[in-house]
Amino acid sequence: TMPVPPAVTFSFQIIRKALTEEKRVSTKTSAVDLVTETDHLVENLIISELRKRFPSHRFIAEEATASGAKCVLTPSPTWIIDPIDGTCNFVHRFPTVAVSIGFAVHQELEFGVIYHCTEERLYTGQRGRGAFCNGQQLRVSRETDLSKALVLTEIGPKRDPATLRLFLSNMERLLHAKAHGVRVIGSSTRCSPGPLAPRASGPADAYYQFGLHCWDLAAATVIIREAGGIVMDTSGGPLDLMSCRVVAAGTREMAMLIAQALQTIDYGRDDEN
Ligand SMILES: O=P(O)(O)O[C@H]1[C@H](O)[C@@H](O)[C@H](O)[C@H](O)[C@@H]1O
Ligand SMILES: [Mg+2]
Ligand SMILES: [Mg+2]
Repeated sequence: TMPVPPAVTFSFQIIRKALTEEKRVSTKTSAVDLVTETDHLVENLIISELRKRFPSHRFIAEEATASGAKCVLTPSPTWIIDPIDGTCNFVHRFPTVAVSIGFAVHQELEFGVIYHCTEERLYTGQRGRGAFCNGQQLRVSRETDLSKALVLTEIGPKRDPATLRLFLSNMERLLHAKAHGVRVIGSSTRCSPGPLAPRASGPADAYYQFGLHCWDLAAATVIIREAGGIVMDTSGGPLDLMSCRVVAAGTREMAMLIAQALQTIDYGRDDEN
């Protein structure tokens, strides 16, 4: 398994402690897109530690992007960081909060680390070397039948009537196809590697979302693929890390069934803001 730098494990402790304390909350792209001091603190800590070790590497990080940094993936070695995934959960002390760090070279994802703070689960995946949770090898669900699937999704930050209608009608389509259930648990990275890996935590068979970002996707994508799963665009084509949309599943059949059921919700692109 991959080594996790001390500053990163220190971040996990900071988040677990901050969970129980009073938080100062502000908003970003919408009234439901939340950020706290801990998001900034943890992001700065992780970046400064990694920058010390790898001075030539580049960084894409959620809160730096929110403060105006460019979000473009170049061929240079790049760390893609979500300091707290599930900030809304964090604010409400709902037990699903994660740190997500992905690493890409030549625009290809090389490895990913996700730590589920509340469950104390460390997920790692490295291209060609498998995916692990607390040292145990991960394997995704092999389910191909949507009518036997538990599906996860997230709402995304837009709440205008047209977006909400599309979101609800996508959910309705999956329920109409008799998916066993559709769950919204408040963290993109919690949705993907954990539940798709039945030996690690409560199993789900698939995940889809419009309105997430490259830092929600980077680490999870490596981990899911290395656990044998599929991560693709909602059109059924190849994943585009900057496209703000995704379908992930244990099998290609399942991912295609979901992609075919979905109507697109346009969230623009991470690299066009
Ligand atoms: O802003 P943070 O890092 O918390 O991440 C959120 C995702 O960005 C959303 O797409 C998603 O809908 C979830 O709200 C997820 O937690
Ligand atoms: Mg975040
Ligand atoms: Mg996130």
